[in-house]
Amino acid sequence: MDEFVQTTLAGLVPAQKKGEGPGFRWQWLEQGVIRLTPHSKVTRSLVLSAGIHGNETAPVEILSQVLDALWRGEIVLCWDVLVVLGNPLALQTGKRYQACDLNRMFGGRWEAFEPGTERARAELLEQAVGGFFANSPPVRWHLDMHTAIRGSLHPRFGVLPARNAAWPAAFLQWLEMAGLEALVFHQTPGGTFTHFTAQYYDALSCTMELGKAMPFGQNNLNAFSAARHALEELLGKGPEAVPVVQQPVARCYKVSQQLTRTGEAFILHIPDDTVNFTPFSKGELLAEDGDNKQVVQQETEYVLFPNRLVAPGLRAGLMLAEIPHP
Ligand SMILES: O=C(O)CCC(=O)N[C@@H](CCC(=O)O)C(=O)O
Ligand SMILES: [Zn+2]
Repeated sequence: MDEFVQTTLAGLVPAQKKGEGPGFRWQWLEQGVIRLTPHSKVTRSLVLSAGIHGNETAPVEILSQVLDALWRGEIVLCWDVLVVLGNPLALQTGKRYQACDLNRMFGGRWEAFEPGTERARAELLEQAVGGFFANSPPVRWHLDMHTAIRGSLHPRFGVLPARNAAWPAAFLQWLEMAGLEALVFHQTPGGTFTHFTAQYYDALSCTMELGKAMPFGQNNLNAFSAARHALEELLGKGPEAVPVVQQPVARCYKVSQQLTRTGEAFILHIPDDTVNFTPFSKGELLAEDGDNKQVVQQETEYVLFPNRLVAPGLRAGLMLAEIPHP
């Protein structure tokens, strides 16, 4: 495991806070935040994040492998990169979060939360990203790597924040090259890290769901090799490295409705063993809270991230409608 990830997981501050790698200089900015700037002039900035949820370990291991390859000089970096390990304390304890879900707090939503680990972290990460984008090249990408709690009919997929403009084909093609079999398009803003970078910095952002969440040491990293390979190609060659796909293959969905845990009386009628992208038919009861009932509205809707254990006011699942590839 590379030194930055190791130090972060151990909760240590490195003795050396800046230095030189092969073809780039690096600077440790905060616990879990490091910037890599190529010596040559570049036109692109990338926020590459993992570990926003502390139990999602495979993305941290992938990131570590990519950093190792950079430090060995196997990749000639062509992006200004901010590497972020989102929630170091939660990673140390192997929990999704310590007090509250960090990925619901961005865009200033942290202000409404009680002081605690994640509230402080959301504020710090917003500042770190703001500082980076204020002072880095104008083409902006953000790839935020996660793994899902449940199994999935599409094992690897991307979740893209709401965006007014069309998504550039090169971005979507890179996501497919990274092995994502489905792309889910949010329709309204939210408190995720990718929504934050998209909304405030016009970044091309994606939450990449790369498999099922497992503890450190139990990930079959072969299953993640497409994502790692695509990242290494991207960092060394840029989006131009993506082979042009004549016929995109990813299935595409938009969020049709959100299931929100309204209060203590909220009941989610989706069994705990339901996998992501399971279809439901028009009229089926999904959730209820007293007189307020939520049913499937379209002929078929597909469930994503059902979770009855979220805090009141937060999303307990998304329902999706399939759409043509943009
Ligand atoms: O499997 C689950 O229920 C959650 C996996 C996860 O952490 N997903 C992200 C998606 C963020 C987005 O909507 O872009 C999350 O829930 O924060
Ligand atoms: Zn996650």
